[in-house]
Amino acid sequence: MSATEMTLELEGIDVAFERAGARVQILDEFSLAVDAGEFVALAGRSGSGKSTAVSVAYGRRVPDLGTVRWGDLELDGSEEKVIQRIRRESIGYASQDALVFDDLTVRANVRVGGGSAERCSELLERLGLGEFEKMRGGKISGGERQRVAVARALAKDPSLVLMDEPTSSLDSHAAELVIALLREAAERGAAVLVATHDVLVKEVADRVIEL
Ligand SMILES: Nc1ncnc2c1ncn2[C@@H]1O[C@H](COP(=O)(O)OP(=O)(O)OP(=O)(O)O)[C@@H](O)[C@H]1O
Repeated sequence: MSATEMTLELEGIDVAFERAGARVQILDEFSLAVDAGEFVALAGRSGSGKSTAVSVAYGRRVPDLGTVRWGDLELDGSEEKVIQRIRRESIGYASQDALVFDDLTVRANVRVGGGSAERCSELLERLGLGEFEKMRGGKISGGERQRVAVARALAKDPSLVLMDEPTSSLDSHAAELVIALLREAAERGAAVLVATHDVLVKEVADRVIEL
């Protein structure tokens, strides 16, 4: 199985949290498969569990029950080193908080995700960040930070793309730039899963799953 033919599968996922002394079931036997080449949007009201599902897919949150598979590999938390290698090599992840290192330049912030210098330059240009590349991460705006996090996630051309609200701080023009890159990632064979409220993302996705 080549990296570009792998499917992401979440099967029978349960996640519950404590709230005000009570246990609240956020994901209840949730299942989802994203094939290579497919762009899936995960939608649903605020608090419905979209971020939680993306974190589970990334192996960052271990579910109470259920399995996460990426190709033949089960991301069950028991082989942390293997999971870390898979993440480094083949998963492009951007969390909702758009992590940016304040002391690194915009360019260095993208390079830490891997990928070639050329691809980094291309992504910076395409996301409208070319003029910011030498600026420190601490000096850029919220929308620019979000695009930096997207560029970092995509720079190594990952075979699995996981993003949580990648357009939430962007105007429609900047959102379209991000969406075009997500679409392209799917077209070159990546499995793409994006948690979103954005109607523009939902319109372009191959499938929308409501939580
Ligand atoms: N670590 C945690 N401890 C307790 N409750 C949590 C934790 N993480 C998430 N929750 C709760 O689980 C629910 C789902 O959260 P999640 O962030 O997955 O929702 P979401 O659909 O992504 O929401 P939004 O659209 O507002 O980002 C929320 O009610 C949230 O408060």
